[in-house]
Amino acid sequence: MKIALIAHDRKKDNLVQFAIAYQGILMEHSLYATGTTGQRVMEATNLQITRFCSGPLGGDQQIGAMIANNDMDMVIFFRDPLTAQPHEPDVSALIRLCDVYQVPLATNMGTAEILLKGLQEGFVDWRMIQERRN
Ligand SMILES: O=C(CO)COP(=O)(O)O
Repeated sequence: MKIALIAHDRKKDNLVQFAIAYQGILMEHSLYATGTTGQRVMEATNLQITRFCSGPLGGDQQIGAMIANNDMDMVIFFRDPLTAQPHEPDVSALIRLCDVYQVPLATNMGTAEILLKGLQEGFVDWRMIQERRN
């Protein structure tokens, strides 16, 4: 499965802790991340991550493009709901595309834990039988 990891600045520590705790599950999958998030997670874990641009420089849109190509299976995006982001339209667009393409999306750690445990139990296997467009 292809999993995207993204966190706004005030949530990056949370995502790093999450990635450490769930490294065993995450390492079985192909991981993608926005630039700084991916850097932080790779520094703290042994995970290999394909990094895109930083979010404000287009990273959310790059991950959105994968979703639009039906080429992303899960998005873990620890948003900061208390801080305005200069690229808020990109954030909204990414979340919208998850809904358009039925991609499981967690925007906080509580939901992310459930998604990864569900992934491990096979609850996301339906993604693999969907026709990929590329
Ligand atoms: O801004 C982001 C998501 O909207 C995250 O980008 P970085 O991982 O580069 O900080």
